[in-house]
Formats: sequence, C-alpha cells, structure tokens
Amino acid sequence: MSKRVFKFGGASIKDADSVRNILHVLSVSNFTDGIIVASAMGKMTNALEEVVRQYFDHKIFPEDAFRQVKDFHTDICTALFPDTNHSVFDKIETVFEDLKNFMQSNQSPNYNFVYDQIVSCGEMLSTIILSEFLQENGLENIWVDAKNLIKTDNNYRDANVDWAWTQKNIKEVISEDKIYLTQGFIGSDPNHFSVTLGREGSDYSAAILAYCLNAESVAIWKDVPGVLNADPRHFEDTTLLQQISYKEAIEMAFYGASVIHPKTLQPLQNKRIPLYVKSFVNPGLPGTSVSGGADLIPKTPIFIVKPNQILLSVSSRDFSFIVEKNISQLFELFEQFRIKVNVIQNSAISFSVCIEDKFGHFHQLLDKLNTKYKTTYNEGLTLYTIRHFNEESIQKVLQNKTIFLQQINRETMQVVVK
Ligand SMILES: Nc1ncnc2c1ncn2[C@@H]1O[C@H](COP(=O)(O)OP(=O)(O)O)[C@@H](O)[C@H]1O
Ligand SMILES: N[C@@H](CC(=O)OP(=O)(O)O)C(=O)O
Repeated sequence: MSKRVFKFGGASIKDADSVRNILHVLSVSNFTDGIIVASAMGKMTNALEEVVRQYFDHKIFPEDAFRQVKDFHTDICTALFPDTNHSVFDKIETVFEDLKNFMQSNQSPNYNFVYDQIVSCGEMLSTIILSEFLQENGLENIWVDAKNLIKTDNNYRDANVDWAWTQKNIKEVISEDKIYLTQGFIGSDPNHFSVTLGREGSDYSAAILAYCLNAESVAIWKDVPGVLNADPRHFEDTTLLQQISYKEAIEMAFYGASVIHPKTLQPLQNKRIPLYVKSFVNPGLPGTSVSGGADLIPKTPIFIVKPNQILLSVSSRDFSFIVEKNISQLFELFEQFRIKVNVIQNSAISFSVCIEDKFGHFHQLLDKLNTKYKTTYNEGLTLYTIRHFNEESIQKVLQNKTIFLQQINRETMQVVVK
C-alpha cells in the first residue's frame, strides 16, 4: 500500500471559498486514497493564543476572545452547510463546550500545558469542518483524531515524538485504501493530554505520517507557486525553484524559510520520500520538487529572512578568555531557557550569539548570565542568510543597513542587521 500525504495549511482553508477549493485540488490531483493533514483555519491558532493569553492574564473565562473563535467557525459552517440541522454544527459545538469546560475547571498553573489543551482545538475544528464538507460533496473520508496517532513526551508546545509508539498507532489505524483526514500540529502525551509540535508544525505531522506509512510522496499546498528563492513578502522578483535537494531544503528551513517547517525534511530524507511544494491556487502546476541528491534548478542565490533576533555578547568580568568550559555552560543555559541559537561567533575574550527568544525567557537568562559575565545585547535585529551568494546578492541585502555581525563560508553568507 503506497499512499500520498496531502497537507493543507491555514491559508488554504481560511474561509468557505478556500474550503470549497480543496475539492478542486483533490480532484485535479486524482486523490482517491491517502492521508489529508490539515492545520487550523486561517489565523485561528493566533486567535486561540489570544484566548490563552487572556485566560492567564485575567484568570477568568475570556468570553470575547472565545466568541471570536466560535463565530469565525460558525460563519464558515453556515456558508458551507445550508442545512442548519447538519451534524457538523453539533460536532463543533461539542468542541467549544469541552474547551469552555476545560477553562472553567482547569487548576493547572502550567502555561505550556494549558496552551496545548486550548490551541489544539483549532485543528480539531478545521478537520471536523473539512471532513464533513468533503463527505457532503461525495468524497468519503475517515476522520481520525491525531491524538490517537502521534504520541509524544510532555514537552508542551514543542513536544518530541515517540516514534515507535506513533508508528504502531499509525499502522493500526491507517490500514485501508481509503481517504483518511487528520489534524496537523497536534498529538498526545502518555496521559493522552493534547500536545502541540511547535508553531507551523503541521508540515512536520505530514512528514511523520509519511515516514510511518512509507508513503509514496508528500505534497504541501501553499499560497505560493512553490519554494521561491526568497519570501515574496520581503523581496520583489522572486524565482520559483523547480527542484532542490533535501539538504538545500533543510538548510533553507533551518535558517528560517517559513514555507517548510524545519523538522519536516529529515524523516522524508531518511526514507527518500519526495516532497512537493505546490500552489493550491494553481494545483495543476508542478511547483517545487524536493528529493535526494537533486540539483538546485535554477541555480540562483537564495535569500532567507529571520526577524526578531537578539545579538548577545558575553565576556568575562576578570579579563580571562572565554574558553570551552564557559561556552559549554552558556549552551546549557540556552537549552534551559529554551533559547534558539542561530549564529555563533567567538573571539578570545567575548562570545557572541544571534538568538531567538520564542518563549519569552531572555531576561531571566540575562539575570543568570550577569551574575558571572559581562553582557551586552541588541534587540529587534534581522538575520539574513544568502545561500549560493554572489556580490550582487550581498549588495541587495546590505543596502541601507547597519551590520552587527557577519559570517561567510563556502556556500552561505549570514549577516545580522538593523
Ligand atoms: N522561500 C520561500 N518560498 C516561498 N514562500 C516562502 C519562502 N519563505 C517564506 N515564504 C512564505 O511562506 C508562506 C507559506 O507558508 P505558510 O504561510 O507557513 O503556509 P501554510 O500556513 O499554508 O502552511 C508564503 O506565503 C511565503 O510568504
Ligand atoms: N495551526 C498551527 C500549525 C500549522 O502548521 O499551521 P500552518 O500550516 O497554517 O502554518 C500554526 O498556525 O502554527
């Protein structure tokens, strides 16, 4: 049994028309069996994050933020299902009731745990709606709760997959030549509480399913024609990359090309499963093919932009050198405070890192560092990475910018700027 995995992100199901368009994508692709993985609709993960924030800030049920999420989904259902007695309405109501009950009875002060219980509802709602809509339009499918497939530890908001357990579940549940539809981004811990795999982690879910099923291919459907040589939100005149290697895609995703979630590629590379990045607007076009050993076609500089960076420099208070022992202590602290390190540069007396503070722990880290070291830092910086750089591409990026740190190796140039 060789299956295809299709992943639809938030932009592809942001309103009733885009949900209707999924039928078109599936039909153009002759999708009659395989696995569909879907993210929350539109910006609903952000809206649910707001529910969590208000719930924690005010310690009461956040009526307005909750209503916004509820109205958004109800409006889409009303547009998609003219019959107001359709079972989809009861199904989504149950999710909202459970969510409300959870917030009213929850005693846990663990922000990350509570976040996962609330934010995971976005994917539950989107998949219920999509599954019912496809069913209603003649595309029979089996809705599967990803909590029964993807098992993880309890590192909430960035859970680590238990591959053996997950593989066993997936093989048991997805066993026939049918269409299965499940949630991206979510799974469950050993006690069956919801977990999330990190923001934008639905691509990764698709890769996990593909890996466990030895799938034929994965297609992730985007609002762009495929992987471009730069994010069109930041650059004009982008070029479609028709073909790239897993290695190139891993480097791009790691440096911050948000079109593919960084964890997606290694499971696929491991089993040589091709990844297609395609446009849900023009599903008949080939998009980008990511596979083993493939050359970069066309060969062109690739630009990657990562905003919200902090450049932190650490030096000793007693003029001693920053040596291996200090560096290892520093990395232990980065790990402890869940700080992501993107670029490293050291000199005899100072050690600089370009970091990202996704979980808001930077100032706690700083307090700890200041007990032993001298620190300086700049916030609000941007990290530009150019793969396969040339003089022209460097000039393009550096124009009118102040450079804080720069690093060049054979294939990649990185520069931290303001
Ligand atoms: N190199 C790139 N090529 C194409 N798109 C990119 C690239 N880098 C960043 N992006 C951005 O990724 C977006 C698509 O990814 P994303 O919004 O995460 O999709 P989804 O939420 O549907 O999974 C595009 O709209 C584009 O702005
Ligand atoms: N809904 C989650 C997971 C995800 O992957 O979404 P998207 O596919 O829309 O990036 C998020 O927004 O983080």
